Amino acid sequence: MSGEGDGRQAIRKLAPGKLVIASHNEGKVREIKALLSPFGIEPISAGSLGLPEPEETGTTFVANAELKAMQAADLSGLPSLADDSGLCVEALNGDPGIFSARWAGPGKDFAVAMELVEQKIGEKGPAASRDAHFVCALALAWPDGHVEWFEGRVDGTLVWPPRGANGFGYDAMFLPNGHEQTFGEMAPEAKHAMSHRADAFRQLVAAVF
Ligand SMILES: O=c1nc[nH]c2c1ncn2[C@H]1C[C@H](O)[C@@H](COP(=O)(O)OP(=O)(O)OP(=O)(O)O)O1
Ligand SMILES: [Mg+2]
Repeated sequence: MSGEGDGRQAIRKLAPGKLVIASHNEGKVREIKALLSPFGIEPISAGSLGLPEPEETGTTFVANAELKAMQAADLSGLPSLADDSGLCVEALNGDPGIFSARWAGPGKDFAVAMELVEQKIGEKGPAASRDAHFVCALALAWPDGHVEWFEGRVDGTLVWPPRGANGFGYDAMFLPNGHEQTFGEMAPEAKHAMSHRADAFRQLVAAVF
């Protein structure tokens, strides 16, 4: 990929605060900071720079991540990393998917969003699958317009009622395959070792750092 070499060089030289996290979600910003800290990168969030929250008009996770990263890079003049992510429920044909944030309504109430997911699975009948996966698309946009993207995934099942107060979003109802604690119950480090975001980060780090 042309320009990749420039990106690698440039990211190593980043001074603190010279990478923008193009997200207005505090839970995500916290996780992305934790995932970047081993690399000595101290990013600054779009919110703290006063950047606006763009309308997510894309029809895929990657398209929305690109749109958020490119807007932040354009407005800040700094390399910008965006995350577009969501919960895909098999019985609901992949919903809420890219609409995961929007299912929580203007008040961003995920107790309501989780109730809605549970209700809609219930409407499919008692035999409905409770399988689900999280997707995380990361887009890294450079001020020259160059963009790189990566997509991660983690598979699991949905529990009801929700369990645990760690994490954010739909974490309390997501039980990753092979584990006994939901993302809401496990320590942040445990989630960072196996999440969709961690999977996408591994690819980003391999390609860019
Ligand atoms: O690890 C996760 N654990 C639980 N829930 C999660 C996770 N990752 C994404 N999710 C859900 C909630 C979130 O609100 C939505 C993403 O929607 P998404 O548009 O990408 O993010 P957002 O609007 O919350 O913030 P922003 O666009 O400013 O980055 O999917
Ligand atoms: Mg959003």
